[in-house]
Amino acid sequence: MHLSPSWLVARDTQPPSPVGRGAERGRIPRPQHPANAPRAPPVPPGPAAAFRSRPRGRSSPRLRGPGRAEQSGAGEMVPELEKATVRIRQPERVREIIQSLREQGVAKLQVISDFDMTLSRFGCNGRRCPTSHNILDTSRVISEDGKKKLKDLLHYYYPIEIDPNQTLEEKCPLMVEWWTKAHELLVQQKIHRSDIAQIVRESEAMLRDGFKEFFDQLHKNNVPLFIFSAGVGDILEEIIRQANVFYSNVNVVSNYMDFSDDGVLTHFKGPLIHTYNKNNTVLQGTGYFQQVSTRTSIILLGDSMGDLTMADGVPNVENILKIGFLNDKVEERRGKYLDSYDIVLESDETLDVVNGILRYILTET
Ligand SMILES: Nc1ccn([C@@H]2O[C@H](COP(=O)(O)O)[C@@H](O)[C@H]2O)c(=O)n1
Repeated sequence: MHLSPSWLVARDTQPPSPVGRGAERGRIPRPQHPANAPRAPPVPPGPAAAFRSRPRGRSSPRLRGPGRAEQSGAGEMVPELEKATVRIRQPERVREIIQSLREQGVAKLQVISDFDMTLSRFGCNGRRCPTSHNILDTSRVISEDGKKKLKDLLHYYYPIEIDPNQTLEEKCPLMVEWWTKAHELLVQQKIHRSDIAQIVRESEAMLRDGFKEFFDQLHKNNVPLFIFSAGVGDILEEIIRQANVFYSNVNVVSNYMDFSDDGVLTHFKGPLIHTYNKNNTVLQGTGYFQQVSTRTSIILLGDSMGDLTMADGVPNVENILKIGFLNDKVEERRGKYLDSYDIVLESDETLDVVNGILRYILTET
């Protein structure tokens, strides 16, 4: 499948042959992380766990409705929904959506997912894992001065990105500022296209536990996976390729680098995608959602409020299940996530719940 413009990478070939250290790569915990990003919070025994351990039938004061997957029957359909990391505001609604997704069948299903901190891990052993930008920013091809400036940008803008008290209108221009400044700094570094595979190989990049089952299930069932990322497309593609899961059903829209004839980074191709413009405005001309327009059942995976608009361009949506990874500032952001995502996964570094739901939906009745 070929899609334009060029920053949308469509693949219609067979799975590529193994690159780098092979398929187990994304599962290897690598505790040392060069990025100076803030530490990940330890996985809490947390409110979610406390909620889970309440006796059957008693509702959580934080949740409207019955509040437990098991009460709605959702836990029986998908046992992973009983995990301590799972929070659901409307369990009955979730059960109904999952049931509909199954009834509609595999031919109608598509998955739309963010990449950084959604398919990739947020933390490991109490340390932050890098985003696709971080991988490049902290790599050996960046000068010490460049690294410092990129780190300063991260420390200034990341708290704004995740601040639950600032509006999208306030955040958007600042995100454009962050991405633009970071990309300008990267361009100054004369990064070579041929360095990318090695940069990724030497990085702390980690896909979430269970990634292989996730990619394999979708591939085996010919379910399109659309990765919509504000990260660096060339890097995230390489991560997926080195994990041996860049299958023919995977399509990516992201910020791609452009190189001169001799392979040196000259600029990033437009339109610029940041956390809060992941919607149809940056997909114009790709035709992707038109090509999969018969797929009216959607599973959306994200980790930010910006990811909620990723499916806005899909025509005739019949069922959509929104699953949100709440990785950082859990207490402060829980309310908004529960209002917006059907299922919230708190400090959960796995794809267990997603895989459980897929298994249920993809099982023939
Ligand atoms: N210079 C930058 C810019 C952004 N980031 C982070 O990358 C994430 C990419 O967005 P997704 O849509 O793929 O989630 C975003 O959350 C930013 O925090 C960065 O690390 N460096």
